Order: sequence, then C-alpha cells, then structure tokens
Amino acid sequence: MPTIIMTKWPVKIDGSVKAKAMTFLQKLSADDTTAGLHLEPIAGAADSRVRTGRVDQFWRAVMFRLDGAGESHYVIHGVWPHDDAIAIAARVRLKVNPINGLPQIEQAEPAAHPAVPPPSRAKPLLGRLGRTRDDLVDRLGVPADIADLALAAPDEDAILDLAQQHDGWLGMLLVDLATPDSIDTIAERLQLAAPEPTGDEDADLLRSLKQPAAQAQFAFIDGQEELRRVIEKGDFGSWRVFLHPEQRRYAVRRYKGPFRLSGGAGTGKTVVLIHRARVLAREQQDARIVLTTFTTNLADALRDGLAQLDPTVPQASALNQPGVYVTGVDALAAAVIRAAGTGIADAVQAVLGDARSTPTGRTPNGRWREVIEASSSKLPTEIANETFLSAEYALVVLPNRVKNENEYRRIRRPSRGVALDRAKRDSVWALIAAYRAQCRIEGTLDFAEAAAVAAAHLAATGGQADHVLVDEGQDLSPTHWQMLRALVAEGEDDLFIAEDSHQRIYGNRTVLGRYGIKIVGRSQRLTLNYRTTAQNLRYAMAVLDGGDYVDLEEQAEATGYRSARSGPTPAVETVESLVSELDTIADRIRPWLDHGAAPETIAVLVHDKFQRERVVNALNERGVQARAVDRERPAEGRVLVMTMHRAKGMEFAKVVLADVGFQSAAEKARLDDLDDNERHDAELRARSLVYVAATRARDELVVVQRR
Ligand SMILES: Nc1ncnc2c1ncn2[C@@H]1O[C@H](COP(=O)(O)OP(=O)(O)OP(=O)(O)O)[C@@H](O)[C@H]1O
Repeated sequence: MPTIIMTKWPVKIDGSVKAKAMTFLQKLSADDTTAGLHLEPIAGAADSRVRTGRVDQFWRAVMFRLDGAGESHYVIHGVWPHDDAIAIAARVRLKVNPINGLPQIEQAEPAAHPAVPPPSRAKPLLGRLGRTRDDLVDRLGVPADIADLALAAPDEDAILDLAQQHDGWLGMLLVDLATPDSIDTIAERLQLAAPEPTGDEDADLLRSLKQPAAQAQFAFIDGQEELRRVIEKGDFGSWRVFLHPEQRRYAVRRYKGPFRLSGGAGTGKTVVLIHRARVLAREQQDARIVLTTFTTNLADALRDGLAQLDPTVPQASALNQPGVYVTGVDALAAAVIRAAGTGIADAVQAVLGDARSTPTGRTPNGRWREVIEASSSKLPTEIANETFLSAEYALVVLPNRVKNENEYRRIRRPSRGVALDRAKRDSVWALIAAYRAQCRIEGTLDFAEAAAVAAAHLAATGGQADHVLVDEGQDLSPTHWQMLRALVAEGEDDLFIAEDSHQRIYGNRTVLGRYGIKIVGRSQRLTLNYRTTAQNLRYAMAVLDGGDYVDLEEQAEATGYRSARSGPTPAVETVESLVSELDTIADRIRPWLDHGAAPETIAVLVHDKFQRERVVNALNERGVQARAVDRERPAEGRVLVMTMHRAKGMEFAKVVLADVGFQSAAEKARLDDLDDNERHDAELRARSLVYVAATRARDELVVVQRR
C-alpha cells in the first residue's frame, strides 16, 4: 500500500474541497493504481517525480512520487484549481538540500520572490548580528535567493515577514537567524546533519523526509484516521502533526528520572505534554499515566487536546487504571482520598494529628480571616493576615507535617521573610490551631491539606501511577509536589514537568529539590513562541522587565523568546474613568466584528468577576453581543469576557486587556498589610498576570490602562 506524506499546505481550502481531497487521498493510500485517481506525470516538468491527481472536475492534487524499499510514497504538495495545479506541477521540484540534508520544495523559476530591496543606509539586521552570506548559504543551507532577501532585511519584523512565507525548517531557520544565537546553536537546535548521498535519489529523499527538522513540515501518515484529522483541521491543527524538532525530542525521549521543561507562554509546552502522553500510552499499553495541571478548566483543555490528537489513546476514568488519567491537581488529591475510604484516617493523623476518617468537605475561602477576626491576637498586621498565614501553613507547616506548638517552635522556615521569635511563633500557632479546630468540627480540608493527606497516604501505601506529566508546574504548592512525588515510584520517566515561572499567578515560589524531585541536569527550555506575534510578545516581555523571577530549581528565569509571526503593534489606550474604559473597549471591538471576525475569537480580559459583569453589561448596552465565561467551556457566537486567571492556558485571535495598572481600594489595603517579602511576591504575581493575559492574543492586542 502506498505511503502518504503530508506537507503543511500553502493554501487553505474550504470544507467541501477538503472532503473531496480526503476521499482522493484515501483512495490513493489504498491503491495508487485505481483508475479514477488519474495520476499523471506532466510532460516537461522540472521534476520527473511530480504527478497530478483528479480530486474532482475542477480541483487537482499536486504530489511527488518516490519509490523506496519496494513501496511507493506520495509527498502531497497541495490541492489547486486545475489550471493552477498544472502550472505549479510543471515548475516544482523536490530535492535534498546538499548542505543540511533536509528536503526542499523549490520552484524552477523563482519569480515568485520579491526583488531584493535596495540597501538602506542603516546596516540590515543580520549584518548587525555578524551574520554573513557564507553562514546562511554554506553553513545552514538557506537557498541563495532567500539568503539575499534575509541579509537585506532591515529589522526583525522584515525577517519574520520573510519567515512566514516559508513553512518548515526554512521558516524556523530565518526566525532563529534574527536572534543573537550562534550559527552552531541554530544548527544544533534543528539537529541539522547532511548524510552522504547513497546514489539512490529516492532513498536519499525519503531519508531526508525523516530528519527531525523535516517533520516540522512533512508528516508520514499512519492510517486513514490520521489522514482525516490532518486534512480536516488544516492549519490550526498543525500542532498535532508538525512538531518542532525540539518539541519532538521532548515528546519521545526517555529520561532516567524527573525532567523539567520550561518555556515562555505559547512555546508549545502543553503540546509536548499531550504528545508525550500519547507516546507513552502507545508504547506501554498497561501503563497508568497521569496528566495533570493546576485547574479543572485547564484539565478539560488537556483532555480535549489529547482526544483531538488521537481519539484512540485510552483515557482512564479513574486513578490507578491503565490509560491516561487527565485531571486537575486538586481533583487528583480528592480522588486519592475518596479511593482510600476510611483507610485515609492514618494519613490525616500523620498530617493533622487527628484521625478523621471522612474529611469530605472543602474549607471555604475566607476561613483564615474569620479565625483572625475571632481571635484576640496581638500579632502585627503583617503577620496576622490571610496571605501570610495561609502561606506559612502551606509552605512550612503542612509539608513538614507539623502537628503541635512544640514541633512548630523547632521547624526551619527557609525563605519566609518575616522572622518569628518564640512569642510570635506561639501566637501564630494559636491561630493555626484555631483554624484546624474549626475545620475539624466541620469535617473539611483545604486544598493544601488535601494534597498533604493524599501525599501521606500514597507514601504509606505505594504509588498509583507509572508516569506523571504535569503542566503549569509553577503554580503548584509544596504539598502538591509531595503528592505527585509519592504518586509514582522513582525511576525512568517518572515525572515530566512543564513550567514557566513568569506565569506564576497562584501560590508562592517553590523549589522541587525540597520535595524529593531531583532534576539533576534534566532540564531544557523551549524558546520559539508559536502563538503570539513578535510585537505582542515584546509588549508582554516588557511587563516583566526588572522582575527577579526564579524557576523551580531556584535559577533566574531566562528570557530571550522568539516568535515565528509578525503582526500589528499592540495599541495601548489610557483612559481616565470607568465609563471611558467601557466605551473604549466597545469601540475597539466593533471594527473587528465589522470586518468579519468571529465573536468568540475575541476576548476581553479583566481583573475580577465584578468587572467582568460590568463589561458584559456595558458591551451589550453598546450593541456588542458579549457573554461572561466562568467555569464552563466558552460558547460560540458572542464576544467572550473573563478574568485574566480564567484565560490562563487559552488563546484568542484578538484580545482587549482591561484594567491594566488599576488597583481597587480593597486590593491596595490588602497589599499595605503585607510584609515586604510577601508584598514583593504579590507584585511579581500581578505582573505575571498581565503577562499571562497579554500572551493570550494570537494576532491583535489592545491594552486599556486606567490612570
Ligand atoms: N509545532 C507546532 N506547530 C504549530 N502550532 C504549534 C506547535 N506547537 C504549539 N503550537 C501552537 O502554539 C500555541 C501554544 O501552544 P501551547 O498551548 O502548547 O503552549 P504553552 O507553552 O503551553 O503556552 P502557555 O504557557 O501560554 O499555556 C497553540 O495554539 C498550539 O497549537
């Protein structure tokens, strides 16, 4: 049976043609001698391998036929109207790039490229970065005509425009060339290697199509189902098929222990996790794989993503079952506790010092505040506040299983800022004891307690997973890490953690090594942003400037991300009042809708739920149909309005960021109560929130800031 090798198609085709293309390719992959396919060579074509095929009366497919190992292979170049297809088929050529060994589709007459612009007085970007024509052409294998265009490009935006015209390895090389990375680093990142030609051109082409960097553009299709997915999803689904060589490496490689993958927003960390879950599930049918993240909404998205990638991957419906169990990290703790039944009593005893067997409820938000208000504590406000106490509890008390005043007096409190002398420790413990007593009466646990109890149970009774994959690692708390560590035995491919410390918007800094997760050098970073245009990325990175962010191994978080796409500069509008803010938001959205943007591809991101309701009402009053998004999945047909927290992990074509720089009186008072350490951390989180929100925009970003 012939093998189909799909490429990212240069033109988008609409639904009815897709269906016909699908039927055509299905028949081709079943039997290429079927008469109705009309596979024909083109007389005088630049490449004798080229064939056209009949999709219907009007449309033709253009492809290359390669013969290797006694089988025919068809590299599908695309589908065009009849006359265009014939003209394209006459000129295209598939060859192995002699410098980098990668497959290259080129036109016999390169007239399609714009002329090299006349040199401007300022030195072009690549020259400023010390790049030469030899670097591009002789070391990396950039075709000479494109190298000349790149070397004449005045700035990063011009290079990105050029990169956008070239899918696959060539586009990736051009994006990398606009960064300060060395030529060796760039070559290494794409894993370039040019093996000696064997003398059999078809075999050499097939070998080149299998190179890691080639797979960002060419995909060997495995069965009819995969064929259907690739065609139906077209461009938007390309993450499913065309991975960056680095992404592929992290998705498939085996690691001797925990591995950490960091990377800025939109660099494809989630994509890697989903692919890795599939690879593990396919290779080890009985394996119990847990794929987890911070919130239930994010877990829903992971579940959907995995089903989209491959509906045949079994998704387990309970912990400790073969398949991929996708769940939020707190739901995971609840699942461990539920499954343990009354057997959880020992773990509750180990963590809290009382042997409750059915801690079923969830401690309500605000409980710390009630405890403080009900007490006659003499502690200063920088200690007797909800932020400090809940952090002390989650970072010091629970992970160390502190059960009484004596133990608390002796415990080390690394990186906790405020020093506590003996009297203060005793007063803090009194509040903690009151908190625990109240929760005991009500039979509730808070999230950090539930994770600590689940961790203690798993540590005593044994792991319930073979591989654990974690997204949004920067937001997890110490007891989450203890639970995940205990969930899987130490060993090969035990934990795979994706994180971006710039996106920490919940909780406090944590250090993996303190909770038994030893990365020891197994850590890598993704740097190519797939989602956000270079202009939006610059805005988002500027929000973080000067902040001292550190990662889960206590290293300063790196920046230096690059984007593969270029677009308009974000519009920043400063307004004086709430009314003018609401007017501005509506005025910005209307033209997008008038130009045909689907309403659900537009999002307004705000600070809190009150503002969300205000914006929804104001937009509807101003004739823009809008809907608030809370926990549910967003629906179609209306502009979406949600909090910046809710937007985590999501993306939209166009985003309006509202309330930037605005602080309510209540928030200001809360920050004033904090000690310097906590306040500094709260400020980092606030910046991270704007960074998260700004990086949700794929194409256009409008920022509305209040004076
Ligand atoms: N190889 C790829 N080809 C095409 N698109 C990709 C690829 N990898 C990722 N993407 C797209 O880039 C976007 C961001 O990917 P993803 O959500 O995995 O990034 P992330 O690093 O997890 O982002 P965040 O940290 O902001 O949640 C998605 O739209 C995804 O489909």
